[in-house]
Amino acid sequence: MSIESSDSSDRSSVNTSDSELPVMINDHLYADITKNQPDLITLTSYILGIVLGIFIGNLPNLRFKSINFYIISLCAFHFLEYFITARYNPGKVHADSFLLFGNGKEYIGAHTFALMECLIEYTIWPQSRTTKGWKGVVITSGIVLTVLGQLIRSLAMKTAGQSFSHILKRKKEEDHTLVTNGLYAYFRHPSYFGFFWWALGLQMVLLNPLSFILFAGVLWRFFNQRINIEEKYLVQFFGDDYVKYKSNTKVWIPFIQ
Ligand SMILES: C[S@@+](CC[C@H](N)C(=O)[O-])C[C@H]1O[C@@H](n2cnc3c(N)ncnc32)[C@H](O)[C@@H]1O
Repeated sequence: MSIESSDSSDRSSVNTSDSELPVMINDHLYADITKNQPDLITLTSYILGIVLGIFIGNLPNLRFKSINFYIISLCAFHFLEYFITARYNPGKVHADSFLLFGNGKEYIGAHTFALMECLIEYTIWPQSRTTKGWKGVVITSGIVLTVLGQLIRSLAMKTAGQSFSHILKRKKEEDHTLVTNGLYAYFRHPSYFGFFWWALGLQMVLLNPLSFILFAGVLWRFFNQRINIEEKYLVQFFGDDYVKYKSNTKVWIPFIQ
């Protein structure tokens, strides 16, 4: 279930020439329009906004509102991935920054599975999705995890700025500096931490036992492998500075050192 590619292709070279993109004008870096086709970007944002509006709009009419919260969170997540990149890292923004295109069948399959689990169990046994008692506590905890996970993910992307890239970098670029401030002082991989708990929080909101286990296993494996590879390159790029940073910080995803 890949949310972020580890493709080594380079989409992010920043230059200041007038004839190539992205371009710097009056000290402001503008995104490469050839990778951010306005029709595709506006249409994607419009559709995300409409779906979000529909699911917010019919919240008052429903007894079990968790599916609405799930879809609203998905729309907000994909919008924010593009928006935060465009705002704080315009040299690397790309239509793929929505993390909607080319995410793989596994990503779509996992969310479809989660929604189906909830709908099927609710249809067969409506009481399984009550919001009373301990189930209410699980749903509330899930909402808190989802919101905090999203905030941590977005804040990490803002803090890392031009050092953040959805594509794992295998070559050091000129504008890539080691980030150790803000959330990075407390978490070694805050955007992965945020995404991990955001996704598990959503399964708690749906009261989905199977999907919770599925998401926890698949995401843990994905981030464990990803962090291992990412850190090998970060040691190559920043040497002892990264080794020292690593020894002073934790990932805070269970069982990932
Ligand atoms: C999707 S970003 C994720 C960043 C970080 N792993 C996180 O979870 O917040 C991946 C890119 O961030 C870069 N990166 C990761 N940690 C970094 C740090 N502390 N300082 C600078 N670059 C970092 C890696 O080189 C990689 O190309």
